[in-house]
Amino acid sequence: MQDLHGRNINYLRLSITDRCNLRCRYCMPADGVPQTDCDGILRFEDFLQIVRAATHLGIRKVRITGGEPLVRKGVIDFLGKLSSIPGIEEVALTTNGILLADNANALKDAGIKRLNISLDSLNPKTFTEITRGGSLEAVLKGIAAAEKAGLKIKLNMVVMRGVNDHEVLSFAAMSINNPWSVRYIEYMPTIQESDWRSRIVSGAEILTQLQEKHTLEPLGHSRYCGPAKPYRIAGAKGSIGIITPMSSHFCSSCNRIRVDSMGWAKSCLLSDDRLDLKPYLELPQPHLIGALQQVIENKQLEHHLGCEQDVMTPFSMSSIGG
Ligand SMILES: Nc1nc2c(ncn2[C@@H]2O[C@H](COP(=O)(O)OP(=O)(O)OP(=O)(O)O)[C@@H](O)[C@H]2O)c(=O)[nH]1
Ligand SMILES: C[S@@+](CC[C@H](N)C(=O)[O-])C[C@H]1O[C@@H](n2cnc3c(N)ncnc32)[C@H](O)[C@@H]1O
Ligand code: SF4
Ligand code: SF4
Repeated sequence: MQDLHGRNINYLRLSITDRCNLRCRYCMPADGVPQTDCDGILRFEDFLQIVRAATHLGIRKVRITGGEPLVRKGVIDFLGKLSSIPGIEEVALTTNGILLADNANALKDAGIKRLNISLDSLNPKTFTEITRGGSLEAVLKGIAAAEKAGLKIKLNMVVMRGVNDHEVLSFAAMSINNPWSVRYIEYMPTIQESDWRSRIVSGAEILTQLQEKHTLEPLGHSRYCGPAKPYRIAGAKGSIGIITPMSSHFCSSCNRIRVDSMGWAKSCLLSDDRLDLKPYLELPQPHLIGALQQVIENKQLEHHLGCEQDVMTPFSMSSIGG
């Protein structure tokens, strides 16, 4: 359905857990985030109920995220059920890749065709520093297993000045010989670190770096496409995308709403507005459809993160899933 600003909302992101096996510096504060006790977390059956209701409002694509979705027990079975809901045309997953090597085939069998994998450095030491302890080797094995299983791969790199911005070209090189989409993401100051302004590398700067070395061909947007501006290096097998939530936000073409692992529905990633769906799970389906409709209708026009009008409470992306 359309929101009050005429945007067609067809994409739902579900954060199925706030737990994670990494502690990325841009996502969580150093001392981590308080974890929800298990009683507060929606059951998989609740998520399925929400998705069934959302299809009545025109939701056609669902992305599963977290925390780290692959740490939640039973996720593969859940994905299989999700893929078979009438009206859902695409189910995708965003993962840090740590547990991917053991799960890639099962994900394919459960109906997943596309995976977005977070990867912020190709240097083992830098990778471990950014993720506060993660193993680059495990993620690279996961990517290889996903490729072997026939999954379509997008790599997400959050570019941070003085941390990994010198690796922009090494990441681009991966798109030349592999049929992957390598995406550069501007750092969003959601945890409001004191030095956040100096960390942001704008999409324009990234593009300049890329164009100094390569000829980039702009590509068209695909169906249910996300926020990335896509390009291809001339002759490459894969593509490149630049996601610019800070320097040039894409709110006017936003097509998504979100539900977190506690059942809070959010019409905008970067707003404090939210609606508790839990009470509606106890009622007949039209009530839940009505609640989701309200969420879509109340969707704000654009975000104010980092602007003078920014009044948003700091939060960890691991709770809502990015
Ligand atoms: N500001 C903003 N950032 C978003 C939004 N959706 C995704 N992002 C950011 O974009 C980056 C990539 O997100 P992904 O989970 O890979 O999903 P996506 O790129 O939207 O997904 P597809 O286009 O379906 O592949 C993450 O850093 C997200 O936080 C959005 O609606 N608003
Ligand atoms: C919150 S994670 C959840 C899924 C999974 N754990 C992962 O890392 O892919 C989803 C996406 O949000 C991105 N993200 C988290 N914090 C961010 C920030 N401050 N700015 C930009 N992107 C961020 C991550 O890089 C990742 O691609
Ligand atoms: S939720 Fe994703 S981005 Fe956040 S700490 Fe975990 S792996 Fe990193
Ligand atoms: S910030 Fe909000 S309105 Fe803008 S693209 Fe993201 S979710 Fe949509």
